[in-house]
Amino acid sequence: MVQSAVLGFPRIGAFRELKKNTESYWNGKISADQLLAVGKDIRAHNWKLQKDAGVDIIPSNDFSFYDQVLDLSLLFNVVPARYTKYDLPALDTYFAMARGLQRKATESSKAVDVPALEMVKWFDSNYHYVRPTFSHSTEFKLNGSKPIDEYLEAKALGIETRPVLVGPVSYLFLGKPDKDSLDLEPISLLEKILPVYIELLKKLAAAGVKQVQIDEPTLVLDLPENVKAAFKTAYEKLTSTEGLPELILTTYFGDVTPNLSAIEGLKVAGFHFDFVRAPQQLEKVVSILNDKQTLSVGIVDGRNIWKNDLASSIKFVKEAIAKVSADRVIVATSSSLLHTPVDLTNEKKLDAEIKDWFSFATQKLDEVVTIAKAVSGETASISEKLSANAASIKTRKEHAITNDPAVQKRLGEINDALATRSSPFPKRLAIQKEEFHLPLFPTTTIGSFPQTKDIRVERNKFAKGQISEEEYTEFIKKQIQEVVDFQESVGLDVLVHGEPERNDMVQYFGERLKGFAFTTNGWVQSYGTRYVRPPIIVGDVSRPGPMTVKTSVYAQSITKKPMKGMLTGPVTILRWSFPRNDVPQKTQSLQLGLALRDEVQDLEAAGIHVIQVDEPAIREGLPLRAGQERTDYLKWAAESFRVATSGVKDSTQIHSHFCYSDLDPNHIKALDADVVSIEFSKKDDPKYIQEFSNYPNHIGLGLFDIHSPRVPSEEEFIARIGEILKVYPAEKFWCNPDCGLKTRKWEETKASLANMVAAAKYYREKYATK
Ligand SMILES: CN1c2c(nc(N)[nH]c2=O)NC[C@@H]1CNc1ccc(C(=O)N[C@@H](CCC(=O)N[C@@H](CCC(=O)N[C@@H](CCC(=O)O)C(=O)O)C(=O)O)C(=O)O)cc1
Ligand SMILES: N[C@@H](CCS)C(=O)O
Ligand SMILES: [Zn+2]
Repeated sequence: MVQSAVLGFPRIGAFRELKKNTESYWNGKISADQLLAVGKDIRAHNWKLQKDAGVDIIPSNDFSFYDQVLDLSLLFNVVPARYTKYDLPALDTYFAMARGLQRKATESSKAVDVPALEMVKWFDSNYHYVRPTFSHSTEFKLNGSKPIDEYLEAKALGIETRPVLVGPVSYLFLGKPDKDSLDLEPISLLEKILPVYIELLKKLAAAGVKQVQIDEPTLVLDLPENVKAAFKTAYEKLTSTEGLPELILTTYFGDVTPNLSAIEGLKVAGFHFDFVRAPQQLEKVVSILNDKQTLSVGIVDGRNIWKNDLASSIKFVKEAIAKVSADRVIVATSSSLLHTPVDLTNEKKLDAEIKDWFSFATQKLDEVVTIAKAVSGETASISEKLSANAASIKTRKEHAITNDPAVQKRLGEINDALATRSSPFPKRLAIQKEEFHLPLFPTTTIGSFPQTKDIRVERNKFAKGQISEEEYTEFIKKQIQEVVDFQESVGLDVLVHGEPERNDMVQYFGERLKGFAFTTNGWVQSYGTRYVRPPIIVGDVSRPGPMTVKTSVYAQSITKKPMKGMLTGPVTILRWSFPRNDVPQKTQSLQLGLALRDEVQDLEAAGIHVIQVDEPAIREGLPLRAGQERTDYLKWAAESFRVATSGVKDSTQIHSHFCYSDLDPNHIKALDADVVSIEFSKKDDPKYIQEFSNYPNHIGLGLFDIHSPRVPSEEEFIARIGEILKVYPAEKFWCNPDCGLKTRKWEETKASLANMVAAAKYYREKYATK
């Protein structure tokens, strides 16, 4: 019998139980023990769900209160001294690393003031991990027992699990040196970290663990030679040490074959490969297996919500079986299911026909089990499922929504002229200087202001029909007025309306564009306690009517300062939605570009002369490896943005914004935005600042971390700007936060922005006298 396996299950709870309770803990409303109990309940629920679905290999240690990479940092004592010096309880040190901590002294405790660690994209997904930060003084040691505890917890429930660990090479490679150790290359720490992995694996074995899923997703990246070599060093040690569990070396999100030599010959018990992303790698990866090693076939998509085409998956797994043998093949999810919503059955508002095309994490459990049964010859028990699945796949292929001739005609008419601004940047800049008369070091924000409980409750009432559209619109206008008043009073130069009308910067547009479906409970973790409900692109996309014009026009009408129109860009809408898998991403992105072009032009015509089109996902969409696919992506991603933004006059200033990735300035040049703002406050390496100093257009390097409640002082802003100005030309420099302020409270927002504006004024005066 071929076994089924799941690589990880969403840990947020079907109704966001983890978010609600973690935030309650942060707000002092529940105790640490109560929060820990919630975690325990979620884990038990998830394990039982998988057991009941008939999954053979169920993961443990896939749960996390914030992030699985951060869990490992705490477990291995990769905790910079600035977090340990306060002697906080372990859970609070953990959250301080994740989101910073600023607390006044009380009678019983001393003051705490520590910023968060850096947070970055997890490969090409919208999940973010907390970057391990190493220094010369890092002393690896086992600092806890989370994986062992969670394994035993499942065992006590009668459920045998396979613990998941991020492997040593990926863990180090995904990290960075701390600011006091910039010469340190994390991979050089391999020999030091391996004994701790061995100690942990021994303890897992002692607890009864037979096999561990060891994740090495960096194998799908272009790797330097020393990192490639590290796999042999690491796994020869981990497979030759007595008394350790078997290891399944697990890769996902791409093709491993360019790095095959790095893992060939390793004596692990087996390998997992992502055949949803890279089916073409089958032949080559099979060639490195010895005659005992297992092949875990990732065939149920952990990154999208489309119902699995069971017939085609069964065919694929049978090919794998023909190359290996049934007893050595496992049918698995392609990656962890963390990136998919929890349960489709909680969606009551989706059109029934379209809903039938989807499969969320819970439904995917049944898919792996069904494929495993089918390839084991158990066809009788599943024949009805197979025919229903085939019917659903066929209906989707033939549905009218997937083909809109008007959209396709317009797509065919895109040409270079349509996607190019009338004049080059220097000419536009001169015209815009006359238009806006902005000071040196202009200050602005990225768009959103605090999404308060009041706003969410009011939107919820409106969605449920408890208040009228007029009442909701009045409420939103009042919010905008407050945001504008504040920005004027604090002295910001280019204002925003604050985005109070938006549930999310992507979902909001998905809900207003034709060709999308959206969910009620389809939450997916983006980072920590922040989740998103990615809309689903089900067909050709177009804009039935203006989406933001009334709001922006209102906001501009109440101030004399320039008001930025605020849109989400085509690539970001695509990447943060669940895209179609029946047409290329390029097609979907250009369709979105056209829809947004109409919006940009309507905004301009309505008197909005600064328009920001956010593209924070542009870097994460970059194919993970260099090559033709990457070159093509950069071309169509930039083209989509330019299709959206090039239809305006030279005097209209186009802004864009990027965050949470290691951005290469060369990748954004082709967008030809007049001003870009990027998340930057955690970038300590002067080399990185240098790279951006050559960026030709204007740029705001983010000056404070918006994920942290911590408020930087005016002096801190002055010092940071001073550092940047050592290498960065003042005339291009905008002052802004790292990203939108929606997750912050008002008091933090007001204080941080006041300090930022004061620092900008300090430099304005300093430079005026130069
Ligand atoms: C900028 N980022 C974004 C990313 N991806 C996106 N799709 N959007 C982004 O903004 N990726 C990179 C970065 C960082 N990532 C995130 C992701 C998510 C958030 C965030 O703040 N999420 C909110 C949820 C936002 C939302 O959809 N809100 C809705 C529903 C609110 C709600 O919970 N309503 C309650 C009722 C009201 C109440 O009682 O409170 C309910 O339904 O029960 C809305 O506002 O209408 C989050 O809280 O997780 C930030 C950055
Ligand atoms: N305009 C958005 C961009 C986030 S990436 C915001 O401010 O929230
Ligand atoms: Zn951002």
